[in-house]
Amino acid sequence: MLAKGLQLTLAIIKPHVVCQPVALQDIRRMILAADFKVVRSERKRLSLPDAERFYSEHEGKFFYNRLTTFMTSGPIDLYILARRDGIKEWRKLMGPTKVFRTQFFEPETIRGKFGLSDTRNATHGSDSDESAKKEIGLFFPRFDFEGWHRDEEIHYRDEANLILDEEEFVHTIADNNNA
Ligand SMILES: Nc1ccn([C@@H]2O[C@H](COP(=O)(O)OP(=O)(O)OP(=O)(O)O)[C@@H](O)[C@H]2O)c(=O)n1
Ligand SMILES: Nc1ncnc2c1ncn2[C@@H]1O[C@H](COP(=O)(O)OP(=O)(O)O)[C@@H](O)[C@H]1O
Ligand SMILES: [Mg+2]
Repeated sequence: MLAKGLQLTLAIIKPHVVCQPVALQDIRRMILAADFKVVRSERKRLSLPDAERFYSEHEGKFFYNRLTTFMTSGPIDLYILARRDGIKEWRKLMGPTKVFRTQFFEPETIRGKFGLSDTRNATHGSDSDESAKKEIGLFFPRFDFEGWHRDEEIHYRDEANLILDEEEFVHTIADNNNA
């Protein structure tokens, strides 16, 4: 990938935030202020098999049951985010997994502000290119990952090419030919 290129990541806003409109709005503002572009946005209620598939790497851990149950307890928001160094930058904005340390050491991060516990830690972010591609494929099966990089990535580099739909929380490419 070019040094200037954007990297995609999958962000999830967990159920205890989605049901709190003020908190959700704050997080959306933090996402935009950190210069992420929102390529796709969807609200969804996960089934238990969805949640178990998504968190399969944690199967057998003591928190697996509570995590999958929690993630199906209400709607979640799924965002495909684009930014230079998107995976690392989104995890930086979220803050570390363990909320009680994070509240103390990184109180200005999303998890520092909106996390309630290690399970209910407000957000998810892919941890590598490989998992971003896999996770995006799981929740946005019709999204063409390679096609986006080939045809659309360049437009998402410059805010001036984009229109933000605040209601749907998604950026689309402006049709400048009709301007
Ligand atoms: N066998 C266990 C049980 C708990 N913990 C840690 O202790 C934290 C607090 O545990 P608990 O009180 O059960 O969590 P809750 O406050 O109920 O919150 P949640 O289930 O949402 O994490 C856990 O999240 C986990 O980080 C742990 O390391 N090992
Ligand atoms: N010790 C823990 N106690 C409770 N829940 C946990 C714990 N570790 C991880 N989790 C939950 O599992 C999710 C996935 O864990 P992990 O991939 O290690 O962290 P991250 O979400 O930061 O990538 C976390 O976001 C959190 O909700
Ligand atoms: Mg993880």
